[in-house]
Amino acid sequence: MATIVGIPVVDFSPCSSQNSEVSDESLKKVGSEICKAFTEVGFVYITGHGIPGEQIERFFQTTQSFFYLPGEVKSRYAMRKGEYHGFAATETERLNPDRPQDFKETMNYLPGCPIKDWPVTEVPQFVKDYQNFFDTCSHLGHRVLQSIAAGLGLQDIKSFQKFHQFLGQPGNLTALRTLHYPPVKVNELKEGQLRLGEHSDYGSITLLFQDDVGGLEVEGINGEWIPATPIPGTIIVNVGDMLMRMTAGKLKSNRHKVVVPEEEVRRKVPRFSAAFFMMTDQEAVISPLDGSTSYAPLTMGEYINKKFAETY
Ligand SMILES: O=C(O)CCC(=O)C(=O)O
Ligand SMILES: [Fe+2]
Repeated sequence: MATIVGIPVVDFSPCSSQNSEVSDESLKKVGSEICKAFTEVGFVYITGHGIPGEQIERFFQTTQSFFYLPGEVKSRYAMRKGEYHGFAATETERLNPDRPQDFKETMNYLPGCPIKDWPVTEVPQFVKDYQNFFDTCSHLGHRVLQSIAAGLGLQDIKSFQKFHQFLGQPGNLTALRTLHYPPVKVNELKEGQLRLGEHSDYGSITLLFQDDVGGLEVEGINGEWIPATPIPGTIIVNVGDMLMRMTAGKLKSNRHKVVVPEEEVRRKVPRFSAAFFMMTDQEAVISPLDGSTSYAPLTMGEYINKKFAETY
């Protein structure tokens, strides 16, 4: 297992989503490496994941076509109060409630929403590309959850999948979120403002795709910030709060943030990323699988409501 700047790189190819079947042995081998990283930094890069580079590239192109639309067009697709899908403009969300709003804009895709809620007039391939990417991520995400169960030595490799029965349907808020971090001009930022404030992810795991710009940093055990430098061809996988609770804190849901580059030339470059947030089912009660009482029982629904109230 190679390590780059503190976040390990794991070869996922024995469990690639291209393989229709995977052996318990492969799941255990890959899963043990992932779990080792997850007990420390909570983040890994995976290679050999099986998602074709062309599909990722196409998805990022479609995403750029949307974000480069005029602001008044994008705002027609804005996320409405009480809903979880749609567009959020620059400086409307605050992932760290102690900081100014994040200098980023986002689009949250969930399957099954009315077609009029998506920019299909302006970006005709939007729903097809987003839904395909959602399905691809969901397939890989289930594989990763199986490997984690095997890596932890759980008897049932479906231990975590049982909490994701409604993924992609009502009753589960798993989302594909794209992020655009616009160029930053001199003196444009408020005191303490970041591209994305410190936070941990809410669900079970996140699959994160980033371009080559950089700026993502992960908090290490001693409070130091470790850059998650882009590595071409890899996907970042990280632990969310629900997986931490299910594993009684063994797997760590580390805080992370996106900083603005120091150098003027790099601040002028926009950054794009995409996050597939695997959420447990809204009504499923999550508590440590080992029966311990280190984390009180909680549903994803209760937790998301609390987090959204802090963010908007
Ligand atoms: O843009 C990134 O690299 C990180 C995104 C992220 O952490 C999030 O949306 O939760
Ligand atoms: Fe995050």
